[in-house]
Amino acid sequence: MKELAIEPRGILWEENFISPEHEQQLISIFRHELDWPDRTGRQSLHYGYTFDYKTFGIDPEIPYKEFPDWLKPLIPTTEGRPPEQVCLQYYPPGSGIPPHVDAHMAYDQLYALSMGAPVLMQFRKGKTEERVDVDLTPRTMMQMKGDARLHWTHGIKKRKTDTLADGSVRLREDRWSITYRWLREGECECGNVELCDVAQRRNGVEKEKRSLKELTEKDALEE
Ligand SMILES: O=C(O)CCC(=O)C(=O)O
Ligand SMILES: [Fe+2]
Repeated sequence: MKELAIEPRGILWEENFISPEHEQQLISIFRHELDWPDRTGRQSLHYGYTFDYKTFGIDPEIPYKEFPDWLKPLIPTTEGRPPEQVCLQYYPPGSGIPPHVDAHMAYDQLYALSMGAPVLMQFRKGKTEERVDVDLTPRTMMQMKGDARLHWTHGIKKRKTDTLADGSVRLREDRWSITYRWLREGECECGNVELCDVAQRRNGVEKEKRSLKELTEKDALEE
């Protein structure tokens, strides 16, 4: 995989991860053979372990879901082990995903494979004005690491068209992506209190401990 020569650093790129014929076969499976949740906007199907948004870990209530046959050849082999979690998402035209960083505590490496129509993904450095659009072209496998993974948010705007760098306007069409996540061994040590759930939790815990200490000291004084 080659790294894109842009800010944020840490976007690795492999075009033609699958052939156009393979992509068409997959899209046909996605359209006709899968049971999608009955909702509008972006839809997701999970394989492997399921993420628990309450604990930021694996949801012990939901059993491991084996990778289906169509997914097996699409699993990256560059991390030394298969990902613990895989998510197939469908984006109807006009849908998107709000800016976010994928949880630091739960996940380490992140990859995403794009299929169907291209779409602009916006990377944003914290809450600053620094924004960079990356065109997610179909059949490309992207890896996010370093700054792109930890210190910039990423998202896809909800809109019907994308305006490209050359000024041309491109209509959104059906898009699918597969995101792959490897669980982190040990805690994230990046220390970014603005974006890292580990740093936030530690900060919160420390604050809480301090206020408890202050309270007990105050109580002791008042006694
Ligand atoms: O659809 C994509 O390419 C990326 C989706 C994403 O950022 C996520 O699921 O966390
Ligand atoms: Fe994400």
